[in-house]
Amino acid sequence: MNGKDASGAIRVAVKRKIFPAVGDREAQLVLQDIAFEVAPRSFLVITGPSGCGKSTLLNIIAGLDRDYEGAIDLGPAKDGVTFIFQTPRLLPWRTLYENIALALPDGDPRHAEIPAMLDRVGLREAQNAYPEMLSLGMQRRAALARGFILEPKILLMDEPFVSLDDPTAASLRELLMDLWRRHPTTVIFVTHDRSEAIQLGTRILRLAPGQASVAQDVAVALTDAQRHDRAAVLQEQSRIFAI
Ligand SMILES: Nc1ncnc2c1ncn2[C@@H]1O[C@H](COP(=O)(O)OP(=O)(O)OP(=O)(O)O)[C@@H](O)[C@H]1O
Repeated sequence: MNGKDASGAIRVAVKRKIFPAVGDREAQLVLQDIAFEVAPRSFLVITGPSGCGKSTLLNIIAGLDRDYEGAIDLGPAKDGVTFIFQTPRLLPWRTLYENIALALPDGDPRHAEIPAMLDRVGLREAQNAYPEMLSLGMQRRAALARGFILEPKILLMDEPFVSLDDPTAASLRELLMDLWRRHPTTVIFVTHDRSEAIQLGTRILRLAPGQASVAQDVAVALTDAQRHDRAAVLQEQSRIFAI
């Protein structure tokens, strides 16, 4: 076991993250003494007010930002990390189908699963369309399909449903819950939207504003069925965010 933890948990320990001074702008201490673990196949939502450092923390966990004090241990899942960003990041000169296929190596057997994945996200009929022909909601469905076709062991998501009207965002959350149940994986999801946090997360990590540290780390007590029930979500939201 090499003295390593065999639980498969992700371990995050960020002692300090400072953005250096640029021009007139002073150096900024954004994250301080943040430590937590994420159990395999849990759905952790990181939330907190705008500017508190959620995206900065996610970028550090993803390995996109290495300029910090601390350590991230992704454990045995470290080679299976997928990031879904706010913008869908589809290649405009490729069809929807090709955009998803490009995520996979040539000859990968998962190419055969693309049609079923397109069915699942409701985009089979649009498979030959180019991204500019698709609504933002459809592009985000495509980004989910491209993420899940990779069967990630860790899925990192940064406000993937922001700037959508309420019904479209709601249908994407339903889709994400469905995909996550069919393809269980460890998810770390950033949002400032409390209702979204409660509906999706099995656990909520709240960052305190200003030199963020962890203000609250709490399990969400909702059954799968209750996650589809607006009243139950609101009640749990009041309980958790009143703490
Ligand atoms: N590359 C950067 N250089 C300097 N400062 C930055 C950089 N990226 C972020 N910051 C600052 O760090 C702080 C945290 O930003 P971050 O984007 O992580 O917050 P957030 O909680 O994700 O906000 P939001 O919900 O608005 O996206 C902010 O004050 C931001 O201005």
